[in-house]
Amino acid sequence: MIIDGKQAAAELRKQLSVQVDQLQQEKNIIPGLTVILVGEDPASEVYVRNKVRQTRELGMNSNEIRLPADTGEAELLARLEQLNRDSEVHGILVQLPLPAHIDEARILAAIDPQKDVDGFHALNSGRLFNGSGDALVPCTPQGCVILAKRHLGNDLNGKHAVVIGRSNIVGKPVAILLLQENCTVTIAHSRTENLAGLCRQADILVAAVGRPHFVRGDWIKPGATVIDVGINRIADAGGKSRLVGDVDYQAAVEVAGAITPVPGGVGPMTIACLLKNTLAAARRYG
Ligand SMILES: Nc1nc2c(c(=O)[nH]1)N[C@@H](CN(C=O)c1ccc(C(=O)N[C@@H](CCC(=O)O)C(=O)O)cc1)CN2
Repeated sequence: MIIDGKQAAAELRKQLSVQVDQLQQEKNIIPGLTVILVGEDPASEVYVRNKVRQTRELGMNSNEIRLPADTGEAELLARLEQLNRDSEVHGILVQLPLPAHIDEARILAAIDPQKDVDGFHALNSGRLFNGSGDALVPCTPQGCVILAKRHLGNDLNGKHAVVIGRSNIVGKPVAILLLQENCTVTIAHSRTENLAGLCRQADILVAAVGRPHFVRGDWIKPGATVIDVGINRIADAGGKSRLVGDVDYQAAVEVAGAITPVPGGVGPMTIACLLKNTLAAARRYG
């Protein structure tokens, strides 16, 4: 079975659109998201365009700030300070990656945690870690769990989840979210010994390593749910570029009980969950 992330994202957006209308009618609040893009990375431009379009389609306000690649850290920090003070802005997102001369951690720390719709600020990571319930949770991990639950009848209780990847943006937060769903979670990475054997024990396998086709078909337990977070652009035999995941899809689809495709799996859920976070920020703090 193929887990259709495009369909799941469309359904989530439909629910959010009703809630956006309600918030406006009941509290006269229109959620507002500002996205900052520094430089001209072509993939980032596509993601930002999609974020802005989908925000507007939901009836929320959307603002895009484009800055040249040589923008200094001080200039970016000043922009964030302004946005932090702007009561019409409920969500602030700085598109990653940033140019190398900018300290990413310093920038992410300067976003007001109440407006941190990416959920990357240490206060939101800490709240997620503590299970305090009021965290703004990173979007891709949220999307992974929604898709796994969608396939497994909303119940992940007792499943063994193996997460390959230990980034602050995907690996660690998705592991915490799975733990909150009562999974038994193992976090693995490229240096884990006998990684293939470990993956073969997984009922739910989340691949977030950033390496094309890293997970082979024979690493997958028959019937497992496979969530592929990878978005890798590779050249095919004819020299044309195409998008592939971290999992060898053709082999894995024969063994898995269900799998997310790339494209059309976790990616679309990332943006839908960003809209969800923007609405949540406006509701809580607007
Ligand atoms: N500030 C952030 N930066 C980045 C994030 C993030 O969550 N916050 N994640 C990624 C990029 N990203 C969102 O920003 C993102 C990546 C992919 C998709 C998506 O829908 N992908 C499609 C394929 C699109 C294509 O053809 O390229 C899919 O998988 O179907 C959405 C959002 C890094 N930066």
